[in-house]
Amino acid sequence: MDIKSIVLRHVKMELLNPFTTSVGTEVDKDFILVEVKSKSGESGWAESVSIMEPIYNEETVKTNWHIMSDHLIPILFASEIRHPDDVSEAFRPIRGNFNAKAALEGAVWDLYAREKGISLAKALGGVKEKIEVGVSVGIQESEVKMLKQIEGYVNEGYRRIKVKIKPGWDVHILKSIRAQFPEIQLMADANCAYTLNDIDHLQRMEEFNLMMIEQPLDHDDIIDHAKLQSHLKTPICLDESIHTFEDARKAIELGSCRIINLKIGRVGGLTESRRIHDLCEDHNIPMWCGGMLEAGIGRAHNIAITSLSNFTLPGDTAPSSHYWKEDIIDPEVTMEDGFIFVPERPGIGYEPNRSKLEDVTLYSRTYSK
Ligand SMILES: O=C(O)CCC(=O)c1ccccc1C(=O)O
Ligand SMILES: [Mg+2]
Repeated sequence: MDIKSIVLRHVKMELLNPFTTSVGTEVDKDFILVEVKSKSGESGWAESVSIMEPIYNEETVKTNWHIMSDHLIPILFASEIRHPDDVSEAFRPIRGNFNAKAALEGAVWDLYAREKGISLAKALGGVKEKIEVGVSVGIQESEVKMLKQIEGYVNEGYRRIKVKIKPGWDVHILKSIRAQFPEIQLMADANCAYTLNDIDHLQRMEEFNLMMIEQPLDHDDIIDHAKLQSHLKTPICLDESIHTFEDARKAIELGSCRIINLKIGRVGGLTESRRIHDLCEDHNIPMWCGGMLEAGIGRAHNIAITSLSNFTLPGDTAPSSHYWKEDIIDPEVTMEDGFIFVPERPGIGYEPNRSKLEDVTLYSRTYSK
């Protein structure tokens, strides 16, 4: 692959609705968009999932910009890249910074697929024509408002509802959701809001027939989660705690979870995502693709990875119109009957709209080899 230059853009887009979790509220979405240009004239694209505050993980838009500019891009320019798998190998000496690595690696994957004339899904070994879609419901001002929202989502066709929970916004809201929607596929995401002192409290959620409880304990823990899982019939799903293939292997071995939420950015890219996918498939650990409120390009990457066979549960991959008045890709991501069709067009299968991109770019910088 002949990489000629890389463009980083700091993009800012307004979310249609603020999104609240146990750790904070996101109103706008700031992110870095990566464009990797090759001598052939083709471009590959990816988004970093980092936000402005280090509250989901330790990375931010600014740390990403620094790590990409000062470390990862020089490594990429100095390495011979025959296949996108070579990118994560080249980045191996740099510790952590997985969102930053994933954004550059993802853009190289898109470029690779486009140059081959195949879809990214196909390049990754995807097998599904369409993927099942769920929706993540943030913490609301009132229970009534939340129930109204869920009713709307159920009518739109979403195939599972995930609600954010935290102490004080958990058992009672799950109870009222179940009273109104006894049959829906329902799960809860705590974003690390509990400790092992809450075992009794978490056991009170067992009666609501949840598909899983996502990341109840600390962001880097797999030991206490194993202890908690032994006290819960409801499967634990890990999100924040799984950064690498090795984390996934150890979590499975310890029994820290029975389901894994995969986020491409969190694990450093598509190559690592594929390794984790294969590991989970071998160990009968179902997976689904998480979301980080991505704009269209990041969303397209999520759709591509979800086309792999072991993504057997609906993901947080809602369509563009759930997040944005206007997305930055053509066509936008749409949902039909609770499914998104995996595009067969080359690369991510959606074209970045350069004029819309101009409108939302705060600044950009081009790096040339
Ligand atoms: O992309 C979405 O629809 C929201 C997914 C979501 O719940 C989320 C969004 C931002 C940060 C963390 C999480 C999470 O899954 O924990
Ligand atoms: Mg989560």
